Amino acid sequence: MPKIVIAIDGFSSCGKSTTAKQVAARMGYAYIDTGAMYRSVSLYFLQNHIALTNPKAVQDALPHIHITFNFNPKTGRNETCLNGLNVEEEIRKMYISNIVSEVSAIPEVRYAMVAQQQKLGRKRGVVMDGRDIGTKVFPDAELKIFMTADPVIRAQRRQIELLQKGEMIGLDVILENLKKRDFIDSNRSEGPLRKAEDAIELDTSYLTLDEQIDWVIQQADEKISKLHRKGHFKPIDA
Ligand SMILES: Nc1ncnc2c1ncn2[C@@H]1O[C@H](COP(=O)(O)OP(=O)(O)OP(=O)(O)O)[C@@H](O)[C@H]1O
Ligand SMILES: Nc1ccn([C@@H]2O[C@H](COP(=O)(O)O)[C@@H](O)[C@H]2O)c(=O)n1
Repeated sequence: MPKIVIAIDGFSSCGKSTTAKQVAARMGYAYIDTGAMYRSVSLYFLQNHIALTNPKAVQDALPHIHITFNFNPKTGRNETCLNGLNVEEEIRKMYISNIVSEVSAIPEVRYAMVAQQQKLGRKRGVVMDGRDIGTKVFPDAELKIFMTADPVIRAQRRQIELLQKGEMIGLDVILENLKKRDFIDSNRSEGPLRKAEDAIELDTSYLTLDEQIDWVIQQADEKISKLHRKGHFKPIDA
């Protein structure tokens, strides 16, 4: 069966990555978490004392940052590695969330990450989630979803997740971080968070995880059938 690109963009903590991961697994597609890439760059900048206000330091650092997604047999998942070290847990911590939007707003950082993301999805058969996938990374994605959810519900979900990982953070602190990130992400000059004109909006506030996963898969199935009918896919042996 020919494969498509599924782009899932939207605000922070709407359920993009949890949904994208499951959709990819069920469809036999690759899953690319582009937020993890910006988080990894943030971790590298912190660890190496790269000043975000120093364009030369940022530019010089970028070629030294190698991000890969490696399969971890213990968890059964692909996990983010920064220069060969597994950083999957570290990059989800609050201190990274607090700086990642400033890092991802730097145009040079975006040019480097977008180029890598386009390479990762060039064979199609990917579900990619982020902020600019349907507008910048894959403007030709066959299926574009734009996720939203009530900010308080998003913060509550994130708080539960952090608690399960041993980080106890107040709801107001999390809510503030989500709002700040959404603001910076939506207002930067390069690759701002926007709903692509041809994206379908999905509000996950009152959906269960299974409902939102099933909904995306249904949209994908419909899109693939439609493309088939229109003859967009070449025969397998062509
Ligand atoms: N429908 C849902 N019901 C309950 N919890 C949900 C639902 N969707 C997602 N979650 C939970 O909300 C949290 C945030 O989800 P997720 O990390 O997928 O969001 P995201 O949009 O990828 O966020 P970010 O962009 O900030 O990485 C996770 O703990 C996830 O398990
Ligand atoms: N395509 C993307 C993806 C992410 N970002 C930035 O990274 C931050 C963290 O992303 P999460 O999905 O892990 O929360 C996010 O707030 C954005 O600043 C991006 O710019 N473009």
